[in-house]
Amino acid sequence: MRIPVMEIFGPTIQGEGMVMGQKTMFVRTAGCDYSCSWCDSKFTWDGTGTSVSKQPTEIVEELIQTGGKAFSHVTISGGNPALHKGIGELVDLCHLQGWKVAVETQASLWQEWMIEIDDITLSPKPPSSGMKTDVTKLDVFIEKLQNANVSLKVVIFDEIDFAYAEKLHQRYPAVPFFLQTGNEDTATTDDLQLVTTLLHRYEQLIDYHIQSPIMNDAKVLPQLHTLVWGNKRGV
Ligand SMILES: C[S@@+](CC[C@H](N)C(=O)[O-])C[C@H]1O[C@@H](n2cnc3c(N)ncnc32)[C@H](O)[C@@H]1O
Ligand SMILES: Nc1nc2[nH]cc(C(=O)O)c2c(=O)[nH]1
Ligand code: SF4
Ligand SMILES: [Mg+2]
Repeated sequence: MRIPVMEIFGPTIQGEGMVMGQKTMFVRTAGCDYSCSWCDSKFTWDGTGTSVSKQPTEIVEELIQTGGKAFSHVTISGGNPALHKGIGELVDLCHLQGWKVAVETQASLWQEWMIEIDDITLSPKPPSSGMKTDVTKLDVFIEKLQNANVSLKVVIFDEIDFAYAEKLHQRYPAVPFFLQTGNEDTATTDDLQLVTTLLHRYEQLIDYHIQSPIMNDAKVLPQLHTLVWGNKRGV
């Protein structure tokens, strides 16, 4: 089953969440059922980007062509990869190659192939995104993935977002929880200014984290790739 692919790139490092620093290839799929105000990958769903429909076998070939032998991990992101049933076949093919597979999703749509993912990051969206979380849906995800290597990652822009994250962490105390700095200027090419702003926001997020008795077991991280490469695409 074909998958609409926006970009295939790497090897690079996973810049976010529970496997930060892991060398990985990326497969970015097209389309999203959300439209977050601050989405840093809007080109996957706002009509400004072009996707190519590919068979899972073609994607594996392209991964090998692009990354050679210098990788053993593939991250599937988007958009929302959960829109595409064909990813199940891609995951199986990656596993046959001996690669581990990670997925990034907002946990709005379930697919059975999620059970097979080695590192699955659920990233429910805080109020600043303009999206609303259906926690009963999230409950089902957490239940179905209870034996998987799953984590929750919430992007924080303000105190209201932080309070939202606290509620979620209290609801799922056993799930590794990551707070992530929000990037408010996803278009600038002024890397020096961007890094300064992002580090300030990270410091602010650390302050919230430190003061919260609810977040004692959560981890607070920046987006490492934006600190290294700014808003550049394909890294
Ligand atoms: C582009 S999304 C694609 C996967 C999926 N749609 C999701 O949101 O989880 C990948 C990750 O980037 C995060 N993200 C998107 N825009 C961001 C921004 N402006 N600042 C920080 N993180 C952002 C999302 O919250 C998500 O965790
Ligand atoms: N290096 C790097 N790490 C990432 N982690 C999550 C990403 C994403 O856009 O989903 C991403 C990305 O685009 N690049
Ligand atoms: S859910 Fe993810 S890809 Fe979709 S709009 Fe939000 S951040 Fe962007
Ligand atoms: Mg990104």
